[in-house]
Amino acid sequence: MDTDVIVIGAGLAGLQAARRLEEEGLGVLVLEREQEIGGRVRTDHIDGFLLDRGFQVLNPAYRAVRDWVDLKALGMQHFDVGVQLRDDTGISTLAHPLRHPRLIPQTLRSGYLSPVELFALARWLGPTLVSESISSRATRDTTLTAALDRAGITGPLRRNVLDTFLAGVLADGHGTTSANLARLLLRSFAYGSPGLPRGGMQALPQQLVDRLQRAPLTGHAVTGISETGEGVTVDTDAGSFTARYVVVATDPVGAGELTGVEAPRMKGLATWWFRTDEAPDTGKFIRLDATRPGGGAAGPVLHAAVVSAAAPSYAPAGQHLIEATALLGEGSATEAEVRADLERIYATSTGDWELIIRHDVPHSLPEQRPPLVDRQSQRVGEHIFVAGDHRDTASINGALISGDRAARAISGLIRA
Ligand SMILES: Cc1cc2nc3c(=O)[nH]c(=O)nc-3n(C[C@H](O)[C@H](O)[C@H](O)COP(=O)(O)OP(=O)(O)OC[C@H]3O[C@@H](n4cnc5c(N)ncnc54)[C@H](O)[C@@H]3O)c2cc1C
Repeated sequence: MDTDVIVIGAGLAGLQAARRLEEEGLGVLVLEREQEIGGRVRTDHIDGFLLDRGFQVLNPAYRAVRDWVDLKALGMQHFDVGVQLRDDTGISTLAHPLRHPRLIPQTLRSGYLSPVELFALARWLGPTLVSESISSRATRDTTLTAALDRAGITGPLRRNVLDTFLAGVLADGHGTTSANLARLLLRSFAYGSPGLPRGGMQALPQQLVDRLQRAPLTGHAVTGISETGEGVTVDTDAGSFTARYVVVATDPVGAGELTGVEAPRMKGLATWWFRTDEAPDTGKFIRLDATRPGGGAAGPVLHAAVVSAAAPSYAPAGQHLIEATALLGEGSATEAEVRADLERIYATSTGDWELIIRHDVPHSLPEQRPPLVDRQSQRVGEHIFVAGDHRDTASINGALISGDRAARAISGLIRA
């Protein structure tokens, strides 16, 4: 055998699996198809700007992040917790009352907090705020839309805030995702201040790599796996490797191709990154559009942010970085549509804003419809395990947890 365990894929799931296996004293070889590690958490460096491959944030409230990531070393730069809305009356701010107590009067004046809707929201979300497991293990799950309707969350808070915000977080414009997953993600926003590492989001997987004894072999695409009597043979485009076990921590579609497990449908997001010398003064809030008659975003942009206001390391001194994110898939938005949205959202011309790059990520998140099964079985063969966000929750947290879970299972088998 070349090693104890081969891990296929150097995304968050594969890297956490490798780290746990090494900690358990096992030999590990990570094979990564791309030249760089990180999978869906990658950062481009262009002209002094840090441009994540699709805007995403790291939430310190995620259990896996709390337990396994050195946030201090990442130099987190935080967004304000809440949202700003562009609506017919101007700009409204909805800030987390405990994190931004000075903004409580502004939040109350926003007109979005009717006692009836707030009470309904508290009843719906309350159990998940008290305990993570109540939501994730609930047997009764339904779609987000059905759950919000049933809970009576049907006013402006839903139409102008929750629907648009969650469409961006879940990459789902129809509310068909598991309501339990949505509640888990809202819980993480209630307890954490999301932010960005000083070195860009890719600093997160890089931190995991830096702690490995053996660096991943990059540029090695795995083309097939076959089980032998006492282990597995893994074929790559540059030869074969043998091990006692394999963790297939590729993206969900790749896992389907290599192991035959059913691959979920993937949902896409597109992020436009603009540079400008003069940025709108929004503070560190993410901004949503709520100008459609009847509520919600009038155009394709689900959220926008002056990223460099929250994360100064993302832009060179004297310049600013703005993101705008839309769904990908159902008739992709054009730059002209995105600029029109941004002009409305920020009430300013974008004529001087230069598009640096547009990131289209068709396979951003696996679809997770109800009922949410957040601890899906991982052993798909005598010596083959599957890990990744599609085996847990579609998130950074889920990817890390699934990698760790597969590694613990294998180490238990080897020790038995
Ligand atoms: C635009 C965008 C926004 C997001 N926003 C957030 C957010 O705000 N918060 C959050 O929690 N999550 C967010 N996510 C989701 C999060 O990034 C993912 O859930 C997580 O990174 C998935 O990690 P993974 O290890 O499961 O898979 P991946 O990151 O997909 O890693 C799989 C790895 O396997 C490699 N691979 C595939 N096939 C092979 C092969 N045959 N041989 C060798 N290697 C192979 C790939 O190259 C890749 O490196 C977002 C994702 C995107 C794309």
